Amino acid sequence: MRLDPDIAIPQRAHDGDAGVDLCATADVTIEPGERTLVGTGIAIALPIGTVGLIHPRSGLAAKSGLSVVNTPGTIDAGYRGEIKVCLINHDLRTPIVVRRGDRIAQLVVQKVELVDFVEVESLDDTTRGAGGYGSSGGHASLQGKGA
Ligand SMILES: O=c1ccn([C@H]2C[C@H](O)[C@@H](COP(=O)(O)OP(=O)(O)OP(=O)(O)O)O2)c(=O)[nH]1
Ligand SMILES: [Mg+2]
Repeated sequence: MRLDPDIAIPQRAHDGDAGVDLCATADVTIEPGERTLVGTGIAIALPIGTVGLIHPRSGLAAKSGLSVVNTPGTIDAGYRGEIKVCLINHDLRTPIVVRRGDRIAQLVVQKVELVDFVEVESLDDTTRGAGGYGSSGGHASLQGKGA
């Protein structure tokens, strides 16, 4: 549903693209390191068993440092409000100017398992076990940090 009639309906740039682009409904300037919540003027009803994920656009990320704070944002199947995007300017020096109508992020819809969790006394053994957070080694560029 378009909550803002002048905003473009989310579209894929090319057949087969995973994401449909979402546009900003307002002009905003994001200072270096700052974040701002921007409306897209779009509300959707996803089928149960799917989720909408809000991803940054790689071109904007590479060119200007624009990203999404909570990437990927989660749009629940039952959500009927306006999709909003929490943008962040990762550039250290230059503000980012977003204009109403600019394509700021992309929505990817995926299937999800709606698992019911059951409490148990113990878990089965695996080769990984409880090792995580770098336990397998191979970190890039951690000079002097004891990696
Ligand atoms: O980038 C996003 C992320 C979320 N939402 C909306 C849709 C989603 O279904 C709802 C809740 O999102 P989430 O569960 O991530 O946020 P929360 O902080 O846990 O809020 P809640 O308590 O409402 O679940 O907010 C957006 O519009 N954009
Ligand atoms: Mg939540």
